[in-house]
Order: sequence, then C-alpha cells, then structure tokens
Amino acid sequence: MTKLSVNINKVATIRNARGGSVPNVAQVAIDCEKFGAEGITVHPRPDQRHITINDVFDIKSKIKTEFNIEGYPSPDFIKLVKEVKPTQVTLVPDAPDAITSNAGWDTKINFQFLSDLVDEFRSVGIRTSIFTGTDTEIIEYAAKTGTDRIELYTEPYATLYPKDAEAAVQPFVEAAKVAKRLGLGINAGHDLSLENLNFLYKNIPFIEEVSIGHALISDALYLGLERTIAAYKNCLK
Ligand SMILES: CC(=O)[C@@H](O)C(O)COP(=O)(O)O
Ligand SMILES: NCC(=O)COP(=O)(O)O
Repeated sequence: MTKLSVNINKVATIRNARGGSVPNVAQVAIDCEKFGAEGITVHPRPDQRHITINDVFDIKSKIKTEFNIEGYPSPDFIKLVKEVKPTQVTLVPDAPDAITSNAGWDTKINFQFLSDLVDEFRSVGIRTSIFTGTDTEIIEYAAKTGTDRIELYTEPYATLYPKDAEAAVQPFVEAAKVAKRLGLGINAGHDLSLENLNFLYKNIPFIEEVSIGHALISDALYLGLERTIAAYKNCLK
C-alpha cells in the first residue's frame, strides 16, 4: 500500500499572508488525517515563509499518523528535527533561497555528510529518506549511506507526463527497481497531481509513500479537502 502524506506548506503560505491563525495549520493537519491522509509532511524553510518552527512543534503534538519533516540539513534544521522527533526526516539539498525544491542530492560528492546525518538521526530513532534523482550511481551511493529510504524527485516525471507518459515514467521505474534491489524503501514527491499520480502508481506500485502539497491544496479550493484527499487516495489503487 502506498501511503498518502499531505504536504501542508501551502496552507501556512495562506495563513502567513495575513499573520494570525487563519487558516489554522495544525487543524488542517488534523482534518487531513480525519479525511484519510496517512501522513503529514512539512518543509520548514530558513526564512519560515510558510511552515514556522512553532508549526512543527504544534503539528507534532496534534497528529497521530506519520510526520515527515523535509529540509536542508543546516545545524538549525538538525536541532529542530531531533527535538521534534518526527517519524521521518527527508534530507533535501535546497539552497536557502530556492523557490522550491529543484534537484536531488549528489550522493557521491556528499557521501560522508549524508552518511553522518543518517547515523545521527538513526541514533535518536528517526527514519531517514534522501531526496534523489533517478541516476543509478546516485541511488547506489544513497544506499551506501545506510539511509532507510530515498524520495524520488518527481518534477521531471510531472513535466514530461502530458507529452509522453511512457518516456516520463521509464527512468523512475528503472530507478525504483535499482533502489528496491539495494533494499531501500522508496518515497516519491514533487509536482504529483490528480493528472499524473495514478500512472506513476500503476508503474511503481511498491512506492511506500507519496508526499503531495501544491496540487492537492490547489485542488481543495475547488473540491474541498475531504473530496480531494479521497480523489488522491483513489489514484493509489
Ligand atoms: C522536497 C520537495 O519536493 C518539495 O516539494 C517540498 O517540500 C515543497 O516545498 P515548497 O512547498 O516550499 O515548494
Ligand atoms: N516531497 C514533496 C512534497 O512534499 C510536496 O511537493 P509538491 O506536491 O508541493 O510539489
């Protein structure tokens, strides 16, 4: 079964536009769970432009499903994650000023850095996932770090999908096979949507978890959160 983790960054973006607490980010997390989400994802960025440090503690204290914190492992981020103790930390190589995540790690160049982080988080009982592209050598080096999982960066899939779905998914199928053979769990995320999710799932049914935010929260404007989450879960069948 592929779990749906709802990324609620964009709910915090709306809240922050006015300050205050509307919409209430932690309540949305609770409601996502009530409507069937199997996890909540947040990506606190250094400028706290959406998810704030307080949000991370607040959400952790209120949700019951899996909590996934994504981000660049700066000293502040590492400290935050170790204090909050989520189910999973996803290590993402974003520059502080990145508009959004735009690449996976070079796991060969960053091998020692990532290996040390995996050990550090594992020692306090936090599952690790390393954000990667589909290159075989990159995945092999990810496996050597000892990480529990990788998260495949699916933006290239989402971009090519409308033009050539087969060509879009093929590198991901190959990458997932390599990762599985190496004993890695596989997550996937970025720009997944109601349009492209089912095809990815049908081709790689052994993905453990997809984290979806931007498209899902946008769909909720039209469908409402409950129907939207049901529609995304329906794509994972
Ligand atoms: C790690 C990743 O793929 C990102 O998609 C993410 O967490 C979204 O971040 P923003 O919501 O800041 O664009
Ligand atoms: N890890 C990807 C994620 O959490 C959400 O990405 P997106 O759906 O907002 O592009």
